[in-house]
Amino acid sequence: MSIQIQMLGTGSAFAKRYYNNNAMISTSKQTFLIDCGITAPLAIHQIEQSFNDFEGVLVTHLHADHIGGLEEYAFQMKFLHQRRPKLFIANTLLEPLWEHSLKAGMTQPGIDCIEDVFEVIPIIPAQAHEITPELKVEWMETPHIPGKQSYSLLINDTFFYSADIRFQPDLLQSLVEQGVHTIWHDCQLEGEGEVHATIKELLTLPPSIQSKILLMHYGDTRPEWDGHTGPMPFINQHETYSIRP
Ligand SMILES: Nc1ccn([C@@H]2O[C@@H]3COP(=O)(O)O[C@H]3[C@H]2O)c(=O)n1
Ligand SMILES: [Zn+2]
Ligand SMILES: [Zn+2]
Repeated sequence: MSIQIQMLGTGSAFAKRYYNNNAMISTSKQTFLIDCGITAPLAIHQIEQSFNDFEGVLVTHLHADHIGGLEEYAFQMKFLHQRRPKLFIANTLLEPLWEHSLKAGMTQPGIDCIEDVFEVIPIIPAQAHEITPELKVEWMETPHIPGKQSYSLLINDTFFYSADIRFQPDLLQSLVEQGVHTIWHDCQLEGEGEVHATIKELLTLPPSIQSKILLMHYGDTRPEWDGHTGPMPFINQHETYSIRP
């Protein structure tokens, strides 16, 4: 059974056309969110799904376009569905997520800590974790904002889903050498790549790597870039992609 992945949104943090870059990843039995940003609750509603359709969420890092929807997710699950969804998060990000993001809005009688609303599965980075028998994920620390931890996801050893990541040609080369056949990469269309890889940078990669890359987390000017990204296609919001083993 192949893994299916569908983006709730494919936009950058400031994009308005494409929603936040958040995904739904499905095995034969369960669906998980990858990140849950500010626009995730509306995006889920618009495709006539519910937070209750998901087993849990895999978190890459703590920017609001990746975690800004977690408060609503947790409240909806507690008050509408009476269930704690699974929260897979690097152990280094757990305390900051609660203390610096969720605590102010969520503390109330019956909610004193993050475990009151999520079934927390702390992840040790750089180790493979069996999320389900069909889904093995390694959280790989990758550079984004200096001094802030961020984790890309290596899925079933062959599919790399970048969190937000600066241009890392050596990492991409070594992933391909290790057998990664598909790379979903965030990108920045205009300007310098301070915290994301730019299209200009990605176009300097060898063709053997570019041919494995699909682009996500892009700005609202995407239509101007169609046909200007070499062999790297843009991933489309809502389209279902099968990830081969
Ligand atoms: N040095 C920085 C830091 C952040 N940013 C923008 O803020 C956004 C936060 O979410 P993101 O998706 O990581 O994208 C970041 C940049 O757009 C930026 O443009 N320059
Ligand atoms: Zn982002
Ligand atoms: Zn980010």
